Amino acid sequence: MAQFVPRRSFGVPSSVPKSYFLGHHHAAVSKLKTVLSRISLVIECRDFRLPLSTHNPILEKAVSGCPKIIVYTKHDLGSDSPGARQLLQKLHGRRALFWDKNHPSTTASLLKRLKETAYEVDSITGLCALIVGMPNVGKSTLLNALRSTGTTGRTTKVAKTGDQAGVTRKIGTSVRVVEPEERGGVGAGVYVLDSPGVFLPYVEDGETMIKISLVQGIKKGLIPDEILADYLLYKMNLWDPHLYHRYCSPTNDIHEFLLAVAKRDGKLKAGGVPDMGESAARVLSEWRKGKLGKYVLDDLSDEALQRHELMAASPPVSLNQGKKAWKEQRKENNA
Ligand SMILES: Nc1nc2c(ncn2[C@@H]2O[C@H](COP(=O)(O)OP(=O)(O)OP(=O)(O)O)[C@@H](O)[C@H]2O)c(=O)[nH]1
Repeated sequence: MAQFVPRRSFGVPSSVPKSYFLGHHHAAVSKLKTVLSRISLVIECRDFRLPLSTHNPILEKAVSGCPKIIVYTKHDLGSDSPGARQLLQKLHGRRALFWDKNHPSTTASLLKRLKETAYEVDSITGLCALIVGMPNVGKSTLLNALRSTGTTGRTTKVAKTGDQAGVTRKIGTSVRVVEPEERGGVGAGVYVLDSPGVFLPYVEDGETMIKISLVQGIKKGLIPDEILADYLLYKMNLWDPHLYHRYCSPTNDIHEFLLAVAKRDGKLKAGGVPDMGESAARVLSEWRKGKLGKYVLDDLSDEALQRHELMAASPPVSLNQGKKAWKEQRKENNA
């Protein structure tokens, strides 16, 4: 039997948008600047599956001057790429932490780091940490976890969460994390403040947009599920084609793959016709739960890291240009 050879590149369809910079993203960046005077530390969340693509230089610029901790969220969903964690740790040193909502020990580590920093910042008044990041990276979930850990250990959900972009629309009120008797000498305790997810004003390549859509950083449906599933198939083939062996043998053909999913999971329309849209949605849902591999999607080669650093140092588009680009994109999509 001929040996399976995975595709070496992915042809991004020209219909994939390059912008998703909404009015409330623009407003959030302006508002962030007004709350900075009472912020002693910024917690910048990035999705561990996309450590480069969920780094937002515009956001970074807006909070520059404040000490920062980078929290790689959803670590559980990228745990099959152990080299990625080591590499990021090496890049950022003590500034980086890896967090997983299912492991309270990761929240405790973050809280410890916050307390240490609080003590360095101001041992009398304590610390107010601002949580920032791209949409849907897990900011509100992190705030809720911190809140629970700092108080009684019970879940005291204060911020609304959801598996789609744009759940938080406004900067909230600060939430106390550490009760006075538990603060271990750290002044008036630790407070955290949630903020809305802010998208990049413009994404240079369509592949990045596809990856962000896979982790639900943009509105559902903006890029069709079939395109996302095809990209995932391309990536799974590079990681390990065995990941989807319960559906079919290795293939580069998205139609063959979705047909196999439809047959196995009963995604059929009237008359037994395979429902490719439903099959694609099924594949995405399985992957997002970590059931089709838990790999980091971004390329973390030296070359990719250098390219990313260059881009981050001078983002190609300003906030206003980003808003304009999104308006134009919408017009094009509606035409
Ligand atoms: N598996 C896993 N899922 C997580 C983790 N953290 C957050 N999530 C899920 O990610 C989704 C988004 O979380 P949110 O906290 O609403 O994200 P957000 O960044 O506040 O989103 P916006 O309001 O859009 O900016 C939710 O379905 C969470 O349950 C994690 O560590 N592991």
